[in-house]
Amino acid sequence: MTTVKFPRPILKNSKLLRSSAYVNGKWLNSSSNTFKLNDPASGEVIEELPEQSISELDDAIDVAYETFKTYKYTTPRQRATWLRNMFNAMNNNADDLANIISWENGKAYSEALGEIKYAASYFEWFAEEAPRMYGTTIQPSNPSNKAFTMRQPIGVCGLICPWNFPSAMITRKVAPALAAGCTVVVKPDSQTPLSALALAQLIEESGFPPGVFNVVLSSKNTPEFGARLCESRKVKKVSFTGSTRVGKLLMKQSSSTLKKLSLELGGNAPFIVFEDADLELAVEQAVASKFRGLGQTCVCANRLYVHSSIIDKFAEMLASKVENFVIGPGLDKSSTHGCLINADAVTKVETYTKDAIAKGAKVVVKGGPITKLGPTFYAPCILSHVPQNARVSKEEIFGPLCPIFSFDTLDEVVGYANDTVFGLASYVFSKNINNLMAVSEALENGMVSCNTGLFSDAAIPFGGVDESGFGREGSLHGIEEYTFIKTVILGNLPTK
Ligand SMILES: NC(=O)c1ccc[n+]([C@@H]2O[C@H](COP(=O)([O-])OP(=O)(O)OC[C@H]3O[C@@H](n4cnc5c(N)ncnc54)[C@H](O)[C@@H]3O)[C@@H](O)[C@H]2O)c1
Ligand SMILES: O=CCCC(=O)O
Repeated sequence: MTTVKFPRPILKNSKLLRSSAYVNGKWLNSSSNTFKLNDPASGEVIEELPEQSISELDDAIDVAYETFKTYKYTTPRQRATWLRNMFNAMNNNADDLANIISWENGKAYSEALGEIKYAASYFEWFAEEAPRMYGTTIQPSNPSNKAFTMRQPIGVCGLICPWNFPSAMITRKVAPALAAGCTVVVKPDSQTPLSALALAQLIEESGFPPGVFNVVLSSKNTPEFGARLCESRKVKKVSFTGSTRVGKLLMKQSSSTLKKLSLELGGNAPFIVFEDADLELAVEQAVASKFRGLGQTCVCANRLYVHSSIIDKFAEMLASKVENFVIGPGLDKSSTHGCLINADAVTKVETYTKDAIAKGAKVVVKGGPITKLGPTFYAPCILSHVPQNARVSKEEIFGPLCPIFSFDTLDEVVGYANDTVFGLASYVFSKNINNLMAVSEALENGMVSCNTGLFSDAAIPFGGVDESGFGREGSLHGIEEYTFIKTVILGNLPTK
């Protein structure tokens, strides 16, 4: 099989490359079973890591449970200092951390570096939010009573994270949890565990007490790990980012403990371009949104709806941009785009492409597998005049296929956009503020991005509705997910 071999990255800080679980401030390597981690670009084995058992997961939960008893009493100002240290540590080690992401995930180094800046920004943001967990004061109906509320940390949090942002999807959960005073057990995806372990090293250097941040490792035992995190009485919250299928399973498993949940699940983002849009801007932003991570983000444009009067021009302009992509190993700094995560992802994109073409879509850019680079490399495919009955109108592609549909009226396109079980992100391009407002209100999504294809930021509430899940990450609301409101009533006070 052909693959392009690229040298293993040499890290400046070799302590960041770890292959053990991390619990109670210790690196654990006692498991007799292991799993292999492969470089998605070359298929070569990067590392062999411990396949931990359920009893090892229980140990990690116990550690987080015991540590919570003291960590919750640390002051918000102290936690803010540790969080700020972590933000600085990530930035100081950004090159190494980005190399680790490119190596295990396959995304281009420039994107990986962007991810590290984004991931670190959650620590900065929540360092600032930690001291601002305000409560309220309330006058109950009985005049001799007074009441107030306080926000308290919920306890041990089980954080189950995906491979597509091996660092940012972890920090977006960890930073608010630690800011609130919770302790965490992180379960990274077995395809990208190294970024989580590098974060553990930096957490330690940032001054957090041992036992606050723990990383458990497993590949084939993952479903059992998920069930245990949901069913354990010591775990008070599970936050999950991943597919809707697994999110539904975790919700079912959580019913026995009525666990507090945040579910950041799949998307099917519509990208709507009205006839009055700035066409150059819309094309540029469509490229940025659709092909970020080679199409492997939950907020990637999944379906482009372009007004019938401009669809052919739009498709032609998009095609000319895509021709400039340099697809190659993520670690090769000249690559603009890397590879897909595994061979299944390639098959999925091909299946959707064939389905749309069989139903009448027009091929604008053929794209397809780049076998001379390896089995996970895929050139972008652009299809236009895709019929509404193509599977891509309803299902998440998660790859570099860009289907363009035609529409004529605002009501028609809103109908298409909402005709899905998902409700994560959406995009609207128009110079008419009335269009932007009308469509923003009508779209059934957690996030509507107007005239920009890239909106992710620690400052904004990120999350979905419907089968894209619930809960918000980032922003002032992100910390709420890791707290509960306690109401204190002072009764029988003297009244005038
Ligand atoms: N909404 C968001 O913020 C967001 C962000 C990133 C990815 N996603 C979604 O994630 C999906 C892509 O990731 P994926 O295909 O790896 O998702 P996935 O659901 O297969 O895996 C996500 C995580 O869950 C773990 N997992 C798998 N089966 C499990 C089980 N039975 N119990 C517990 N954990 C289990 C995996 O090991 C991984 O760590 C897409 O649908 C994408 O839209 C959503
Ligand atoms: O893949 C989903 C997360 C993407 C983002 O945070 O921008």
